Amino acid sequence: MGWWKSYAGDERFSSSTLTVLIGIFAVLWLLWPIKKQRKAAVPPLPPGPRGLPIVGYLPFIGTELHIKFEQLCGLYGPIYKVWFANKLCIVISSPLLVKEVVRDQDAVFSNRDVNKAILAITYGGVDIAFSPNGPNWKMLRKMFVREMLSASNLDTTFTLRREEMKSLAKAKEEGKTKTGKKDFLQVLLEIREQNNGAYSISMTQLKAVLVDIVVGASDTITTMSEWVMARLMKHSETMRKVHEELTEIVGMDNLVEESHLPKLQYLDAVIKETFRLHPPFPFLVPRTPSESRIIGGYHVPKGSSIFVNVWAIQRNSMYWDNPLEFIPERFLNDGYGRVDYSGNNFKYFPFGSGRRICAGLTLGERTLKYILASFLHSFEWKLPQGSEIDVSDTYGVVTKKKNPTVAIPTPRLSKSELYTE
Ligand code: HEM
Repeated sequence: MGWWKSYAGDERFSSSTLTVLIGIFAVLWLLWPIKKQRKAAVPPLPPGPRGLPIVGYLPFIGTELHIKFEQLCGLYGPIYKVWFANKLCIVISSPLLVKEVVRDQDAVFSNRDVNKAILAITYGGVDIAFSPNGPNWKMLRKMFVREMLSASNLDTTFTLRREEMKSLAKAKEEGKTKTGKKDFLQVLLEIREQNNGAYSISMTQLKAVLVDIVVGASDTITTMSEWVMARLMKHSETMRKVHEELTEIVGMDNLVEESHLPKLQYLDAVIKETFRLHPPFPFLVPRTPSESRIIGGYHVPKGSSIFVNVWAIQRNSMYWDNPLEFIPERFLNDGYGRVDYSGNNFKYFPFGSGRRICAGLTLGERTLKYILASFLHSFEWKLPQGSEIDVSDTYGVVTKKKNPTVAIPTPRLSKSELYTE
């Protein structure tokens, strides 16, 4: 108290200090209700599990993120938050809220959440998948979808796919792949050389787009081929129906051509049902809002990471009957409304939705169906004696089978030349 007495004795100090203090109190007193009102106007963050200081919820997520996120959805509802260290992640798991993010507020939620590893792989994020929603992304995407993956380009590149498919079915001599058709690299180089104003791309952008094609196409298509084969070997009656359809549409003395694909409706339903249970990207490719928004009545801050939980939605009994059962027939009638890969049905969107929907959808869908139809038409598939199909999965860049499928093919077609020509 000695210090106070010495100051209080100073008359100049006591009167001026008092005036200042009273002023501060008066301002705070006046501002307090306004602050309270403003606070009330900003809704709270979504609910979510408590984590530890600094690391947040990281120590508790384990390795199977898709299963953990589905469990948390059961506890906290269709929108919740999880802190991974200082990164705020918002997980969305209902069709209604997905629509808000990818349709109603699509422009704000169409940026990707990029980290240093992604920047390194994608030449600084100049590719299609990780470019911010802006002119560079628009130009690359337009070039990719309209020029490279146009219907006519896909038709002309079929010869390349057929060569590859044949080479899988028989021992192929080296150097036989010259078909005279342009592959995607040649198409890209041509577009770059033309430099006609509509698409002006640098060599770095060209390399980044090639990375998108390799990453986007290879793991997704191979993983899905394995899932479909595994499901068919587990469900022998479904396999029988697929073979029956192939026999009828393609015939036992022909190989599958892409022109057969639109007629293979049952196989189509089998593939759709497999995508429902095993979407390769369980949370799509995470997005980040360019400004703070309200979703489902909660505050979703700018820069947070948005996980759209397609895996949980496609397995939820609120939206699907017997959701964990493999029933391709559900896609043959319209009981679930129109269900395709266009991303317009927010109960089913394995290729994503909105303006950032998969840019390689047409190629992915067509190639996957062609590979599967060819494998299934050309061979009978049997499991090695004593083994069983296990359909558990494991989380990764792409969600794969936990244990690989081993199957033994035996030729099925009537003419042996079909395997050797
Ligand atoms: C089984 C096949 C495939 C599946 C299931 C798949 C799935 C997806 C998903 C879920 C997204 C994120 C969509 C979103 O955020 O809404 C995506 C984006 C993308 N995919 Fe695919 N994909 C497949 C095949 C392909 C293929 C064959 C290519 C290229 C040839 C490709 C290229 C891309 C690109 C470039 C993007 C980024 C689009 C953008 O950000 O604008 N994908 N894909």
